[in-house]
Amino acid sequence: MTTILQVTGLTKRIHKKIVLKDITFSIGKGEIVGLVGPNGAGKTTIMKSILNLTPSNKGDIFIEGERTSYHHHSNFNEIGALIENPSLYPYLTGLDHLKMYSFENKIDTNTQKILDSLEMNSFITKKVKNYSLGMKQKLGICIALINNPKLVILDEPMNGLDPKSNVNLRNLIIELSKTGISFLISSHILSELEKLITQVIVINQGEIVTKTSLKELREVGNNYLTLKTSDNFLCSKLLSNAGLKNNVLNNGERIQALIDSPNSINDICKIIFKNNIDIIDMDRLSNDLETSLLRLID
Ligand SMILES: Nc1ncnc2c1ncn2[C@@H]1O[C@H](COP(=O)(O)OP(=O)(O)OP(=O)(O)O)[C@@H](O)[C@H]1O
Repeated sequence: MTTILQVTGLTKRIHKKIVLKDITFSIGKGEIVGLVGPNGAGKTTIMKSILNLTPSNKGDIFIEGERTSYHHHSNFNEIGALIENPSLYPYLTGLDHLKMYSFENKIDTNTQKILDSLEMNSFITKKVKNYSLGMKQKLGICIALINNPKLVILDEPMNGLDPKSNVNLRNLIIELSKTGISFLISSHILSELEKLITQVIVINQGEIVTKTSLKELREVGNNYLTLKTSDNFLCSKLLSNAGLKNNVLNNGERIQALIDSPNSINDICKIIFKNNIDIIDMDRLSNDLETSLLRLID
């Protein structure tokens, strides 16, 4: 896969505090990467550093293999970004903003598609001073996408968007990623983010905790099988004797057994069947993204 963004050893100190420590990651063509972590973890600082909006003390940023810096930024044309709140002019219309930010000073068919996808046509000719929070956010996203960038950096793009607009934005991002556009997106709304991203970077106190696929992140921590059998107490005892961790729940209603190896489910079933116990019901409980993330950060 072609690498669009490569960040290596990014380190930043503000006064005496280290806010980014040796941040290294890359984003491939068409990837949608989520940047998640608690407040103050360093997400916005990473995004601003990539865009050279804030200086770093160490590290390199490469866009399509070409190093970028304060003095070498011609490839910044390939990046679209929305960091924190969009900076907008209250007495200009949304359309004025789009023409101003467009390299060709016009609304082309791609921009019109974005306006349609985000349902912006009803307000785009109105002055920004009359916009709601969500309308301003949509305009900011549209500005980030307007010049057909190869990489789009979005800091909390779902801020202020209603549920329908969230779905519209998600569909648009997925559609654009299929055309080869890469995304780096931070968000605290993990339930939304997980419908979108292919990879996730977890950051805590300025350091990358992990970069992994969504599937692997969900598997962090514990995974349980819950069982209802013809004899839960006997079954639990047999599993414990075999070294398989489990508890009996709700006065003997169900057993919760830990799946901590690829063989766990097979081992549990073998013990049950070997001892002539019947399985009445069986269910697998996995962590949601939020629980996995909290475990990882803990
Ligand atoms: N201008 C600044 N002066 C001093 N400290 C700063 C400044 N900007 C950021 N920081 C510190 O850098 C750290 C990272 O901040 P950053 O805004 O990148 O976090 P974040 O992960 O984006 O947080 P949030 O989820 O709250 O937006 C924090 O400890 C913050 O206090």
